Amino acid sequence: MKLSYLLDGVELKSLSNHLAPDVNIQGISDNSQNINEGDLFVAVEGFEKDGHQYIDSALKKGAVAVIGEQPVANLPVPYIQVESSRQALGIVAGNFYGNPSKYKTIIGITGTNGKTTTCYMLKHILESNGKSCSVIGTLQNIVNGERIQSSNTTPSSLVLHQLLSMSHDEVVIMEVSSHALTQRRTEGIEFDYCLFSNLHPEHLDYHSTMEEYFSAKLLLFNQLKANGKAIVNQDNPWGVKLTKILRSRGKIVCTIGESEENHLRISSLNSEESSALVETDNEYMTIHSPMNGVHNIYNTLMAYLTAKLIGVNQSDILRSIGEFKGVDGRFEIYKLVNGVTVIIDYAHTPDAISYCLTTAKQQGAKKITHVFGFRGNRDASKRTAMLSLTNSLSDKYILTLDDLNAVPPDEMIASLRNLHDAYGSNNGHIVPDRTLAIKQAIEDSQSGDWVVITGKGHEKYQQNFHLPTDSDRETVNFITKLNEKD
Ligand SMILES: CC(=O)N[C@H]1[C@@H](OP(=O)(O)OP(=O)(O)OC[C@H]2O[C@@H](n3ccc(=O)[nH]c3=O)[C@H](O)[C@@H]2O)O[C@H](CO)[C@@H](O)[C@@H]1O[C@H](C)C(=O)N[C@@H](C)C(=O)N[C@H](CCC(=O)O)C(=O)O
Ligand SMILES: Nc1ncnc2c1ncn2[C@@H]1O[C@H](COP(=O)(O)OP(=O)(O)OP(=O)(O)O)[C@@H](O)[C@H]1O
Repeated sequence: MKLSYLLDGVELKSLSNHLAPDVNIQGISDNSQNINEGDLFVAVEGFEKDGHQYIDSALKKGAVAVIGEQPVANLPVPYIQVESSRQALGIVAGNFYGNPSKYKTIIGITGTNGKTTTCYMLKHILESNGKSCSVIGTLQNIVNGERIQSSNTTPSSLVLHQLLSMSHDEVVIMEVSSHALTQRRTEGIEFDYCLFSNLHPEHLDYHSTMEEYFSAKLLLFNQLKANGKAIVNQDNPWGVKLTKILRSRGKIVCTIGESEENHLRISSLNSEESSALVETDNEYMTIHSPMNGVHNIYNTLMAYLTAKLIGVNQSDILRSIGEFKGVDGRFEIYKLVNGVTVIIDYAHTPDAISYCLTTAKQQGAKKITHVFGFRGNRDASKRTAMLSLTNSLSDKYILTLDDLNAVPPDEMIASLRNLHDAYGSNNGHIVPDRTLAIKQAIEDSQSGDWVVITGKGHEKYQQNFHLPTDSDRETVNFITKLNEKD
């Protein structure tokens, strides 16, 4: 493909004398290590490394053109200086793969919590009604029915455009993180529907304020197709703000929420039954969430409204929602033979923890033991709120290790101790080994009690613990079998 063709739409700052617009490009990479003969190298200034330092290495591997932000002289190949390498990468990748998003139904889901759950509910509804779906998100990517491991919630623009071009599915649903939006990983992608679930304090180590975090989320909605629709949960002040901004920009916005003006108006919520009485098109109906909890009712309503707008009829949506089997690591329920209920959930923000513990109470838990920890090297500002919430919503808590992310174990245990001393209570204690913490919580519980384990959800452990298990699910199964033998 000609370089001049790939550059269509890129904001150029300068072109080196060597620019031969006819140079043929075989492939594109922003990683010098992946460059092959005939490729275009895009030098990105990253958080860890500066891609401009690897231009020589890319040339040695056969790069025939380079895009970058810094002034670079005397390269033996065309050098294209641009305002933003990350933006240019998205545009050239889109051009290289034929801008596949133009020809598909593309759905982007953003928000602090609920992206994965809503994504899988919607996939299920659409597939049950004859529409094939690709999924790009935290758990994995699924394209043409094939599972591909994902390392980011939203992959780089290069990978995104490649996945979209590989997909023969009618619809692509992708989770879009705020990191991806500020890093322009979705550059060159046009969306038919953009969903906003909610916004709560999270990632404030990356975005320094909530306003900044919100502005990052807002970027997604600039990428709606001309007739594209925003679907916004308004039972959240940031959702109300988003709707106002989008409408002032002339966008089509469909909303859910409790107040009159919403398209899908929540008339009442039944938390014990995880259902909502809603009004839409002057008609009342009850929608049951297939997963427990008020938070999952909201996820269900977002999926419902999106499927409706896509054209699936109401009774088919309701039938398929009823058949949904749940999402790995999201309010996953284990009923043990001794009458104890264990929940594994990916909650790692205060609001998510609050929803989980409240749901356990509403579902009839006699006593709740909450097992959780904090991720190393991640937003520490939410830790006190997480601890205060467990203090008020659980009967007992056990602080334990979550992913250390290179923080020494002793340092994390000392942090747990400090937090426990400052904000904890007599109802809590620390068991650093996660598997032993879970074992203790289960063995100290009796019929009717619930053990709620949060933080890791579907994920594998990063470090080895005392029991020979690799995830919370394996640990629960291991302990259950152990206890059955006794
Ligand atoms: C901090 C951060 O977000 N980093 C992301 C960013 O990496 P980066 O561009 O800063 O990479 P870098 O290592 O500094 O390298 C800079 C450039 O030099 C190049 N290079 C480097 C070495 C070399 O030998 N040759 C070479 O060319 C690299 O290929 C790169 O182009 O761009 C990469 C490509 O898009 C991302 O994979 C990477 O995500 C890292 C792995 C990450 O963990 N990010 C997390 C924070 C994240 O994005 N999380 C969100 C979900 C958050 C949530 O909701 O929980 C997500 O979407 O996953
Ligand atoms: N709508 C919601 N509102 C608040 N909390 C929610 C909601 N949906 C799910 N949660 C909580 O957040 C956790 C993560 O849910 P989910 O994976 O669906 O969200 P996500 O946005 O994809 O999260 P992440 O970006 O961390 O992967 C759940 O395990 C649950 O505790």
